[in-house]
Formats: sequence, C-alpha cells, structure tokens
Amino acid sequence: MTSSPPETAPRTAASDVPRLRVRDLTVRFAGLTALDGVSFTVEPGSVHAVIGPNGAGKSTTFNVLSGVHRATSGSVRLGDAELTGLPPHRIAALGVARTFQNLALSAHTTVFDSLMLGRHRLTRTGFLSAGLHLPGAAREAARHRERVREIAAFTGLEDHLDRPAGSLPYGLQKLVELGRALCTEPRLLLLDEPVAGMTAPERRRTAEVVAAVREGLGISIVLVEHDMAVVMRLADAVTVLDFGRRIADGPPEVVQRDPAVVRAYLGQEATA
Ligand SMILES: Nc1ncnc2c1ncn2[C@@H]1O[C@H](COP(=O)(O)OP(=O)(O)OP(=O)(O)O)[C@@H](O)[C@H]1O
Repeated sequence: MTSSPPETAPRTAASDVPRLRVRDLTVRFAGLTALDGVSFTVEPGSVHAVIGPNGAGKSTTFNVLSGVHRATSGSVRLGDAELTGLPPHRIAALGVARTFQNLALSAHTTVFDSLMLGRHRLTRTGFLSAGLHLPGAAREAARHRERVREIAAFTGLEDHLDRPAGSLPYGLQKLVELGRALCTEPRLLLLDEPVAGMTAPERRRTAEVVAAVREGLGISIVLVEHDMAVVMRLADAVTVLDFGRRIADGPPEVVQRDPAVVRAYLGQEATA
C-alpha cells in the first residue's frame, strides 16, 4: 500500500491553493429549506469534513459547491472567484474536482483510460492535432500518460491499469474515481462519502490514500462522510449540519463533544 506519495508526484504550490469561503448559503426546494444560512471556511491544504444526520443538507452543500444546484442566496468563493451561479464545467475549470457517493465509472473502460479522462480538461493541443499526429500533441500526450502512471502509483492502482474498471473490487473502483479526480490536478477536491459501502480493509486503505493526498499534494479536501472514525482520523476541521443549519464548527475533538452534536446524532439513533 502506498501511504506516502512517490517522489514524482509534485505538490501543488501552497500559494496556488485558495481558501474556500462559504457564506450564508441558503438553498430552498419548493418550500423545503435544505440549507439555511450555512457558513464555513476551508483553509488551504486542509481536510474539512461536513457531517450531520440523514437529510441534514450535506449533499446539497456538495451540489452547490460543484455547480449541480444553484444557491437561493449566499456566496461560495474560491479565492477571488465566486462559484455560485457557475455551471459545473466552469467550476471544474477553476480547479474543483469531485467524486460521487455512487460509482460513476464506465465498467468496460480500462483503469488507465478512466484516469486519462481526468486529463481532458488539461489537454491544450486538442484532439484534432492529436489525431493528425503533430509533434507537440505527441509530446503532450506522453506527458499526460506519464502523469496518469504517477497518480496510479500514488493511489495504489499501478498494477491494475490494463484492467476494465468494472472488473475491480468495489474499494479499488472507488480509488479509480479518486485517481481520476486527482488527474484533473484539482486545487479543491470534494469527496462524497469516499468509504461508504466498503469493507474494513478497504476503508483503511482509502483513508490512507486520502491522508497521503493531503500530505503529498497539498490540496484542500472537503469530505462528506458518515464514518466517524474516518472523519476523526482525517479531518482538520468539521462543520456539523442538522436540518440545514450549522450547529457546530471546529476541530474534530471539540465538535465531537459538543452537546448540540451529541443531541443531533442521538436523535437520529432514536428514530432509526
Ligand atoms: N432536488 C431536491 N428536491 C427537493 N428536496 C431535496 C432535493 N435534494 C435534497 N432535498 C431535501 O433537502 C434536504 C437535505 O437533503 P440532502 O440530500 O442534502 O441531505 P444529506 O445530509 O446529504 O442526507 P444523507 O446523509 O441522507 O445523504 C432533505 O430534506 C432532502 O429531502
């Protein structure tokens, strides 16, 4: 298992990773307030977890951050860029990548090609010159292949590059998604329940990779996750939502003991 990054995986310069500021974010769906004036800040290079009981508004937060939903009001700024109102591809172009709760891979595509899909945003010479075998395009394609191999090694996928993604165990498929997101060279990575549905060893392995991403690449990570052990291990800061409102925010060890958080989770158990 690769728990530290290989020499060849260059860090994103710390100065290139901007602060993410979420301010007074409100999202309403036909009379239902999914998010109600939520604010939090993700410090550059940190892992920031967004947690809360079912229906608290975590996915809605992610969907606004990645442009899938529009905020009713409020602001999301990545450095100087205002993200609210931008479509997903414009947000991706600003260096925001996400993985999904459910697998979003093409089962028959090889792991290598799945990772290469992440490079498309960065392709300068375009498919036409690549098709015409122009020298610049060949050099660029070689660089992309090299970087895909580096990221495969970083995520522990190097022995599976030629296999169809769908033939891998679930935990490795989730790592392919993570690897594909890393292949876009994000400054901000949104991980939606990265260990959901995994076996205990897969959870451990994935948590190690996420920790290595934080240590080795220096990018910011926003993590939505139900597994508290993973949250406590990985997060530098935690924002807790309940019924669309922020009920706590701070370091994991402080948030964990917050009476409002304990009440919210006990309430969930009582109704489960
Ligand atoms: N597209 C939508 N239309 C209407 N209501 C929605 C929509 N998306 C989410 N909601 C509602 O908004 C609230 C917040 O949902 P959200 O999915 O963000 O919660 P969550 O914290 O991610 O929950 P879970 O942990 O169960 O995934 C819920 O009451 C949900 O039913």
